[in-house]
Amino acid sequence: MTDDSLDLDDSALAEHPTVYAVGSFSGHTALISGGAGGIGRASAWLLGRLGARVILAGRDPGKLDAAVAAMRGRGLDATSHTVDIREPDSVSALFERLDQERTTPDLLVNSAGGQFPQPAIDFSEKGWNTVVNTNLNGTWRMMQAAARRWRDQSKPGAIVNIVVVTQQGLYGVAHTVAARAGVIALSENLAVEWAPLKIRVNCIAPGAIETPGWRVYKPEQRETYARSNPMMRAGQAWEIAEACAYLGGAAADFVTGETLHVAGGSQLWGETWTIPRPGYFKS
Ligand SMILES: CCCCC/C=C/C(=O)SCCNC(=O)CCNC(=O)[C@H](O)C(C)(C)COP(=O)(O)OP(=O)(O)OC[C@H]1O[C@@H](n2cnc3c(N)ncnc32)[C@H](O)[C@@H]1OP(=O)(O)O
Ligand SMILES: NC(=O)C1=CN([C@@H]2O[C@H](COP(=O)(O)OP(=O)(O)OC[C@H]3O[C@@H](n4cnc5c(N)ncnc54)[C@H](OP(=O)(O)O)[C@@H]3O)[C@@H](O)[C@H]2O)C=CC1
Repeated sequence: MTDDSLDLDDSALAEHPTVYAVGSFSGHTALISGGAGGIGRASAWLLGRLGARVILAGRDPGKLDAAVAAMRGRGLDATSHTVDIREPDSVSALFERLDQERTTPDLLVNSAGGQFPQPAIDFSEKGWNTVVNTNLNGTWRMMQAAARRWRDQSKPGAIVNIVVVTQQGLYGVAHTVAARAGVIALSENLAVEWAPLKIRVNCIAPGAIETPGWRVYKPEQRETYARSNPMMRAGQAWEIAEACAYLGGAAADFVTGETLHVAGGSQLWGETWTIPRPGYFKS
């Protein structure tokens, strides 16, 4: 698997079959952080094709512009805004821009995130804080900003947080597992606390999903990912997008506080060593 083969093909995303009905998100607006990345972009394409107005958010304007141009080229209603979810002021500025445009998303998909693989024993203070600040604090900032709009406008809302599988030890990514376990617990709490506001909060825990985000892992590591689940294959971003359309849409109107594993069963079994195995595990 080469680095190039990890790039998602927009023309494939434009035509990939879906189980959902065209128009099932008509009249809905979806804000997708990490929208120019792998899972975020696939979700944006699917929700857009189902009729949603999609707003992609991320740090890199070049990647956002390219993704929006590809979607608009297929007639989808797509726009973008830059945001760094690590920065409270940046998240505030994003939502203030949406307020000025009189746009309130109905659905927030938090797909922005990531980590660098490293043995936990070597994490620096700054590295640990970066990963927790991105994946836990950043996701929380986005959730709170959206929820405040829904509360103030007496509108229902739905949140889908993309996390990771936390049941098995994922060697080399302890920082992200800790942060995502926090997101799952937070989501469960908010599902209760925000139910009176008609806000649903759910998570998707993807298994190993082929995306550009895999570039932080060496090709020889990626080759092992098929063995990280009993289905013995890697997943595709589209498979997460379809779960996103389920949890973010009307089919899941009575679902909140859930974590849906779209992981080929890797929450139950699999070799989940994400950096080269030490001799201890080889014999
Ligand atoms: C079997 C199942 C497998 C599942 C595998 C899961 C895979 C995925 O989740 S892939 C999809 C996610 N995508 C990524 O992870 C992409 C790369 N990650 C990011 O971009 C992250 O947002 C980030 C948290 C790593 C932040 O990156 P960035 O904003 O570029 O970071 P900074 O340059 O600001 O660095 C801040 C700080 O963080 C530490 N650090 C960053 N990279 C590394 C590294 N490669 N090694 C060690 N430490 C790193 C470091 O402390 C940085 O500080 P300084 O270097 O002192 O500036
Ligand atoms: N692919 C996989 O195997 C798995 C992925 N996941 C999780 O799913 C989510 C999506 O991952 P995936 O699509 O694969 O990865 P990508 O790296 O392709 O996408 C992640 C996106 O997040 C954005 N992002 C990162 N940091 C920030 C930030 N501080 N502020 C705003 N945007 C940010 C990046 O955009 P930009 O750099 O432009 O800001 C990037 O487009 C991540 O949380 C990831 O950890 C979980 C399990 C497995």
